[in-house]
Formats: sequence, structure tokens, C-alpha cells
Amino acid sequence: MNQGKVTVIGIGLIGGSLALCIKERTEYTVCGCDVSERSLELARASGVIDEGTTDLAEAVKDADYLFLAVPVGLISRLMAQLREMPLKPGCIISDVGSTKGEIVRHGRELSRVGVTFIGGHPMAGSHRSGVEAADPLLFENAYYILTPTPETSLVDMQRLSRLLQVATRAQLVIMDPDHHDRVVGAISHLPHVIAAGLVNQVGRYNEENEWFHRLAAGGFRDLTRIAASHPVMWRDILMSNRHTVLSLMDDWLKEMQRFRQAIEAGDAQEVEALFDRARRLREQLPDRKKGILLRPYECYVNVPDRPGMIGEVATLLGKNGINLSNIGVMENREEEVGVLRLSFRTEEDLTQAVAVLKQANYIVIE
Ligand SMILES: NC(=O)C1=CN([C@@H]2O[C@H](COP(=O)(O)OP(=O)(O)OC[C@H]3O[C@@H](n4cnc5c(N)ncnc54)[C@H](O)[C@@H]3O)[C@@H](O)[C@H]2O)C=CC1
Ligand SMILES: O=C(O)C(=O)Cc1ccc(O)cc1
Repeated sequence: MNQGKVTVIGIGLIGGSLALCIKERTEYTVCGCDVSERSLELARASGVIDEGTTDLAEAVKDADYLFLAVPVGLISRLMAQLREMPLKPGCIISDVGSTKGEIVRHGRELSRVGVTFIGGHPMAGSHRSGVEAADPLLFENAYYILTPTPETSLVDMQRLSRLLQVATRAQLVIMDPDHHDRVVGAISHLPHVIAAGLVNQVGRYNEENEWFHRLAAGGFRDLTRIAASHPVMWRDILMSNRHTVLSLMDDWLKEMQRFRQAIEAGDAQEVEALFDRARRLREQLPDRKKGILLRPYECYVNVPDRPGMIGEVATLLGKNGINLSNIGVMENREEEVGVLRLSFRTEEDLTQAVAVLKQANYIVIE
């Protein structure tokens, strides 16, 4: 039975992979929209989409879901165009952009014309681009972040979560958009700047003497792998998240100063301590493969079906220092009540969460 129509705008690496997931694992008709005729032709020929068009108005007509998978610098402009177009009532719009604060702020304007926008960011990708690199397994078990606002209705979150869960098999996580930008800024955006800076620095030395590149082996290659990423994509990401990245860069310079001062002072003990701390922290990084096999610690919370409930629960736990690893929206059991499934990495987090939620008068089922 045909479930309706999903339109993906921007059939590149991420849009193409998402289109493939939806086509392979659901009964939606998948329409692709791209400025490149060649990409659409390739996508059609390789079964990534059912139909394709370069005409935005035609692509979005009658769509139940729209996914914006174009470069970050174009997402807000695309949303402004969509505001002027007739969209199907109840249509849910989401995006896959690597930054969320600025995009979600523009998305709020879409809500004013009666359409729901929920920001999204699949945390999986590669340095490749284009529909040629599309892969239906790209998002499997990866984190897929959704950034609803206090106005987002539980029913809309449920609809989007259900589609993404089935199609991508990713682990959905809910986050505040600005918090997303700080976390992803620290673990992805700043590292891209550092990697590019290091490669450029050594590149300059190499112009004088080619041994710099010849000897660049293991460590240098590992650390700078991400410097091979797409320059235009990373330009857009840094421009969109510039305030957060600037503050992260200031902290990075302080971190470098710590090393610099210890080395300058000949303080061998301090140099060793800095490396020792880094080694211990590195060892504590979660092993994603192992994490996936572990059954998460879960509980279920009844919440009234009104906008902002997901954010309220997530904020309550965050304020109490409890780390949520996943939050899922379940089917409505009664008309007025929705159910959230909360997952935690440790038993301690689960126990604390249950206590905090019960104290705030939520009905919690373990
Ligand atoms: N590449 C990665 O590793 C990841 C990228 N993202 C995000 O996904 C989005 C897309 O990135 P990729 O798929 O890597 O890029 P891509 O370059 O592979 O694909 C972008 C596609 O958008 C099309 N496009 C450009 N302007 C358009 C317009 N005005 N209308 C319709 N189509 C248009 C291009 O022709 C291209 O096919 C970006 O916002 C990026 O931040 C998110 C997670 C990972
Ligand atoms: O881990 C990284 O930084 C990557 O290179 C892959 C990637 C790139 C961009 C994203 O928005 C999410 C993941």
C-alpha cells in the first residue's frame, strides 16, 4: 500500500542515502529534486529515487515529508522559497544540515505559515560527495539528532521519528539546537579547522624542503584525515556556526598555551601530566561498536500530548546532570497521552532519571 510521497531536495551523498533508505524500507514514493539534471538522471537510473525534477514547486507538491539535503549555506534560502509555495497541509519539513541553531531559527518562520519544521542531523558521512557515493547503510546505528523546539507537537515528532527510525535504522537523539552546535562544534567543526591548519602549516614548510611530506606518516595522516573534506561544505558549516566555533577556538588556543608554557618552562612533569590526562580521556571515549551491542537502560514516561513536552523532559534530565543517550516517541496509547522511551548508557543514569521524573510527578514505567 502506498503510504504517500517523500521529497528529498538535494540528491547528493546524504540526500541520496536518505532517499535510498526510504525507498528500500518504506512504501513511500520518493521524489528527488536537484539543480543538477545529471545527478537526478543518475539517481533515477540507480534506483535511488522513483521520480526526479529540477522544478522545486512540482517536487514539493502533495509531499507528506520534505527533507532539505542541500549545503548548509542554502538551507535557509530554500526555506524562504518554501514559505511562498503551496504545501500539503500537515507536511513535515526536516533537514540534514551539519549545524542547527541558525537553521532552526529560520525554520520557526515556516511554522508561521502552518508547516512543521523539525531540524535534523545524521551524524554519519564521509569526505565523498554526490549521489554516486549514496549508501543505504550509511546511517545504520549512527546517531541521528533531531532538534524540536518548544512549539513542536508530539504527534509531528512521532511521525518524523517513526519514518526515520524505520528508514535509517539510526539511533535518534533529541537535543536543543544551540547545544547541538556546541557539542558538534567541539567534536567535528573545530577538529576540521585544526586538521586543515596543521596540513597548511606543514605544507608551507614542505615548499622549502620536501622531506616534510615524505616523512609524514602514521600520526600525521591519522590526525589530518578530515582535512581532505569538501572545502565548500566546511566553509558553509563554519560560517553558520561561527560564534560557537570562535569560542571553541579561544579555548583551543588556551589549551595550546598550557602546552607551550610547560614546554617553555622545561616543566617535564607538567608536559607528562598533560599527555597522561589526554591518554586516559582518549581511552574513556565510548567504543561505538560495543555500545551498539549493549542493551540500553530504558524507561517509559507518559506525557500529555502538547508541544514542548519532549524538550521539558530532556531539559529536566539535563539540569540534573543526567545523560540521555536516546529519546524515542512511541504510539499514542490514549488520545491525550503520549509515551516517550528514554534510553541511558548506565544503570546509574536510569535510576537517577526515574527518581527525578517521579519527583516531578511524571508517570514512569520501568
Ligand atoms: N557529507 C557529510 O559527511 C555530511 C553532510 N551533512 C549535511 O548534508 C548536506 C548535504 O551534504 P552532502 O550530501 O555531503 O553534499 P553533496 O554535495 O553530496 O550533495 C548536495 C546536493 O545538493 C544539490 N543542490 C545544491 N544546490 C541545490 C538547490 N538549490 N536545490 C536543489 N539541489 C541543490 C547538489 O547538486 C548536490 O547534488 C549538507 O547540509 C551537509 O552539511 C550531514 C551529515 C554528514
Ligand atoms: O566525523 C566527521 O567529522 C566527519 O567527517 C563525518 C561528518 C561530517 C559532517 C557531519 O555533519 C557529520 C559527520
